[in-house]
Amino acid sequence: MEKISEHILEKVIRKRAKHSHKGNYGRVCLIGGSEEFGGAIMMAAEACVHTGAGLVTVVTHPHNHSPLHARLPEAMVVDWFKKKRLASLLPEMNVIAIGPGLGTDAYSLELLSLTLQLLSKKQVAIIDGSAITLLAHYPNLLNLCQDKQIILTPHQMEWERISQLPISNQTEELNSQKQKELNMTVVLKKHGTEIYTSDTVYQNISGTPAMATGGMGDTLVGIISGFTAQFPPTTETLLGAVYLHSLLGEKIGQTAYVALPTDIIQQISSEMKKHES
Ligand SMILES: NC(=O)C1=CN([C@@H]2O[C@H](COP(=O)(O)OP(=O)(O)OC[C@H]3O[C@@H](n4cnc5c(N)ncnc54)[C@H](OP(=O)(O)O)[C@@H]3O)[C@@H](O)[C@H]2O)[C@@H](O)CC1
Ligand SMILES: Nc1ncnc2c1ncn2[C@@H]1O[C@H](COP(=O)(O)OP(=O)(O)O)[C@@H](O)[C@H]1O
Ligand SMILES: [Mg+2]
Repeated sequence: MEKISEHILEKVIRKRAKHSHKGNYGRVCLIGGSEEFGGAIMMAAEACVHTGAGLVTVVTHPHNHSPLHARLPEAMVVDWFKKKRLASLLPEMNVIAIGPGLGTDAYSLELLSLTLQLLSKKQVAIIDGSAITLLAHYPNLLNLCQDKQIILTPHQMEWERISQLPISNQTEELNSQKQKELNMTVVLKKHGTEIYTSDTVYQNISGTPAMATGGMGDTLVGIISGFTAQFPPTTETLLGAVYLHSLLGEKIGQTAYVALPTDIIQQISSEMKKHES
């Protein structure tokens, strides 16, 4: 297993060109946030905006529109019941993330299915949270994932659900085998998060138990989406996003008992500035 280099951020984060505009930094659509789990998609969206994605659209339950806009006027919001609007919106996107707070009811399943059907080979999708649980329960949906650029971000139980590997059996060898079967990049989240690609397995070197709090993975989705939207969609870019997330958790955890996702979000942009090259 290869450790992520502590110089990864200097490799990935580029100084912005003078004559660039928002269109150069990617269009991201984030889908999630049921009535119950609105906070999850808000944290993902805030993290994505603070990472620097050019245009961010959130597709969520209408219940979440006002709270989201009150916190984050930079994001656009679409009612997740408007499927025609969703179908016209998705093809315009560079990056689509689905799952934070999506829920697992019949309508969440419909949204996931529609999103995977519309996903093109040119776009990158990040599949997280409830969307992973749905994929595990409805494996036919995996047919819609074939030959597409997909990053799966399970915690250990979500990985158990989709890989059928009990947590105690989640060894490097078995995880790699399952990654190859699924043919998706897998970010297995835990202390020392592991990233499985088709040729190499990487391990994150930063992170702290101060990060063990609800919303931390949702925040990671926003950072990965923001990085993938504006930097080349490579493994290095993904490693940079994973590293930045836990580097910030670690920094906050030096003086705070718990590193809150919303505190991490506030630090993203200033930390990125220190590493641009
Ligand atoms: N503010 C919001 O709106 C928030 C909304 N959220 C949204 O909620 C949705 C459901 O996501 P979820 O992760 O909370 O629940 P689920 O998929 O059932 O997994 C939990 C089960 O797995 C087990 N477990 C074992 N190992 C584990 C590990 N390493 N890491 C974590 N769990 C581990 C664990 O074991 P236990 O804790 O019981 O020991 C438990 O039995 C999803 O859409 C998410 O985005 C959350 O982000 C929170 C903030
Ligand atoms: N003990 C720990 N050490 C380092 N990182 C941790 C620890 N516990 C949790 N994390 C990180 O927090 C995030 C948790 O993700 P997840 O369980 O999906 O959270 P949520 O769904 O509540 O947003 C992952 O990025 C994981 O690596
Ligand atoms: Mg999660």
